[in-house]
Amino acid sequence: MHILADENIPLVEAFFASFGSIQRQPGRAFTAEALARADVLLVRSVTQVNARLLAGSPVRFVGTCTIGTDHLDLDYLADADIAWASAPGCNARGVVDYVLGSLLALAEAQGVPLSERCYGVVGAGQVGGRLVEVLRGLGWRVLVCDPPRAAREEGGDFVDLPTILAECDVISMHTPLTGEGQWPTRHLFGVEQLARLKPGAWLINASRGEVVDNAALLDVLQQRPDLEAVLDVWEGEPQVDVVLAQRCRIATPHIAGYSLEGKARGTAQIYRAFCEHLGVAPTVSLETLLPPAWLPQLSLQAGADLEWALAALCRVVYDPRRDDASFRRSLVGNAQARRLGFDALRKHYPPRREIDGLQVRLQGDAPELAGLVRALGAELL
Ligand SMILES: NC(=O)c1ccc[n+]([C@@H]2O[C@H](COP(=O)([O-])OP(=O)(O)OC[C@H]3O[C@@H](n4cnc5c(N)ncnc54)[C@H](O)[C@@H]3O)[C@@H](O)[C@H]2O)c1
Ligand SMILES: O=C(O)[C@H](O)[C@H](O)COP(=O)(O)O
Repeated sequence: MHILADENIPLVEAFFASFGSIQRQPGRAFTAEALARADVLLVRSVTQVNARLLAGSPVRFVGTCTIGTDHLDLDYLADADIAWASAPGCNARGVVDYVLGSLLALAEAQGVPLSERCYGVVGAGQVGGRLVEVLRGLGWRVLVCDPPRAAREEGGDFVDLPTILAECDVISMHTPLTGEGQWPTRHLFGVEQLARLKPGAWLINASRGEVVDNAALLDVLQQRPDLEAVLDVWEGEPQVDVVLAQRCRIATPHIAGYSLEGKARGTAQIYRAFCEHLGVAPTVSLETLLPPAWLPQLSLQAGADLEWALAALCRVVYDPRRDDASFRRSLVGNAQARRLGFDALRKHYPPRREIDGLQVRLQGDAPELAGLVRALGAELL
């Protein structure tokens, strides 16, 4: 068996070596020669998997080590009888950590207490669902818009998009990218929706770039200095509108989910799906392959200010301002240099752990701090 894999998928050799030979190539440029002898194709979100890529190849299984599947032509895969798998939820925690870090950066820049804002989460699946849990755990007011779930779950606590726009000071988007069906999301945030953002609203998009009309967003941001935006994903990435990026409070090259665990889980999930496809039992486990936890054990004293403690706990693990700074430094040169810069930042992304890996000891009677630690998913010692 021959396995062709994107060079940026970690641990492929550790999980897949026993199945056959492995060849690595850049996911944006798999060669026809490599595809012509591949039985298995392992991709990330940068590879468009369709008839153009696969027709005539022997590929029988496609695994995407990502949550999103919008880069797969699922109709074609079904017609061509090619099995496929994705990795639901693998890097959801990383995105939650990214949103928390972005909120802290926005609050600091604006001098606004986070607990006084109303939050709107649009799309409450693997990522949005976890985010809602954390934000509500912190005691904050959160409205949720997810029409497909609202239609399925009788009596669910959901609102519509106009309500989110009218009531929320912070809106975070976590829908899949879809162009069809009852609830398409391409340009879900277009001219009309953006015009209805509340005064001083913050908009966060770490889903897919096309969920927000980027030209319309730039227009509204240029007209309204009160608005703030955080973008991890971009229409047409790796090409990014530099003016839009410069206007964002946080701008990053599609790395929100790039925790070390998140990427590794993606490979592990595809490995297990492939074993199931073959009808064999998995023999390799992720736990033996992850580097040891290297986050510090922390100690907080009763009486510590809650917003200070929140920032301290989150930022000791991850602060997206670091990624924002390196992305801004890359926004120079011509269009091709910037595209290469976008991909280079992702390829050489520094190791990052997840906030729920923290262990925290509390000194004294501190029920509110305990609630905060629990809301973050960290362990109370
Ligand atoms: N930036 C990153 O690094 C990164 C990492 C992980 C996932 N993502 C992206 O984040 C998005 C969410 O991922 P997920 O794993 O939570 O997906 P998911 O499929 O688990 O959840 C998506 C939710 O959106 C809801 N939804 C669908 N259409 C909607 C609409 N029109 N309005 C409101 N809600 C709608 C669905 O019902 C579902 O509950 C995807 O686009 C994924 O590709 C990005
Ligand atoms: O959908 C996802 O899981 C993420 O957006 C994805 O992991 C982004 O990283 P990429 O696959 O582009 O490296």
